Amino acid sequence: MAVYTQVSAEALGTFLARYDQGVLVSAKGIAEGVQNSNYLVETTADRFILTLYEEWTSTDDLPFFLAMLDHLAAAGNPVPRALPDRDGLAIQQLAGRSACLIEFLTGVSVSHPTPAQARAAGAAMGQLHAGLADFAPTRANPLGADTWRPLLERCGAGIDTIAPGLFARIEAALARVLAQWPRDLPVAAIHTDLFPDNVLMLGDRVTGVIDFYFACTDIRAYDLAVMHSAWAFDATGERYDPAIGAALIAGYESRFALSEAERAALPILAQGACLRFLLTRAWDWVNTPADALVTRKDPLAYWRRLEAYLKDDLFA
Ligand SMILES: Nc1ncnc2c1ncn2[C@@H]1O[C@H](COP(=O)(O)OP(=O)(O)O)[C@@H](O)[C@H]1O
Ligand SMILES: N[C@@H](CCOP(=O)(O)O)C(=O)O
Repeated sequence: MAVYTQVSAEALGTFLARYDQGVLVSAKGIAEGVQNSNYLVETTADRFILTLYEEWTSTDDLPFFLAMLDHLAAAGNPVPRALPDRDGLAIQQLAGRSACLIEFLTGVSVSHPTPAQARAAGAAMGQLHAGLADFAPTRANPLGADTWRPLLERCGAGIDTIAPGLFARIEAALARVLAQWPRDLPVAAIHTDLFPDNVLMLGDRVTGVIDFYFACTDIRAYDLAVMHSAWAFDATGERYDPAIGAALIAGYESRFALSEAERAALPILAQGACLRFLLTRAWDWVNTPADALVTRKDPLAYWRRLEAYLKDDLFA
């Protein structure tokens, strides 16, 4: 579920009156997502997404995210812009939260991508990176490589309730990955969470790239490594599909070239990506009651991916 904040019809009607976007017809909470509250809003003019930003998304970061979306949309990428009201304001206050009225994009996210869909999604990321080459604003990655060890320590021994000995295993993997972490690859504004649920598709065509709320400035090729780890395995992390992995990289390179150094770094970047998602999922696991409304994501699905990347070069 992802409706943490309830909005009354009256408050929503008053909110919409600030825009030239018609009059409220219906509003339904959207179950998908974990971070923010999202509603599908229909007016007499169109369909929109209403997002209310919860505690995980800092209001101070919204100008960065919205500028990135405007920049990408202007470069022809299928990303949703936050709409300005009659006074030109895109960031509003609603039901005690910062809120935006956002363009609705058609399409559905695929659970089991085909190679053709993976190729299109890889190309969509390549196009994002091309579009962001001249994007100047920056935002430090709050979940970058330097934060993983402190996050492991904050999780503490509780992590062993997920699997016996997991803390020590992660600690050893972390030491290996951080010792080899590349420090001289190109950095840029990147998405950092381009999982299948954040790509909308119609058939083999990408119609939307959404959920930029982890976007930040970090190693550009790390974004592709995150995507590879999310797309090329089944949900349990047990089975790697080489056809999907190859299609993602080929699609990406059809729009944006990887340097030799970036290509060579993909295995270690993918191991880092596994640690990042393993650690945030482990944190959520040990800090979210089992009966909470939010579904906890399985941390071990990322431990298994990490083992696969350690065992073989999946980018060869
Ligand atoms: N611009 C959009 N157009 C169409 N659907 C959207 C849009 N933004 C979000 N959604 C829908 O809302 C769901 C949750 O959005 P998301 O941004 O992933 O939430 P969260 O930030 O909470 O993870 C998505 O899975 C998608 O179904
Ligand atoms: N993709 C992350 C969690 C973030 O979820 P999202 O719905 O905001 O993409 C994970 O799978 O751990």
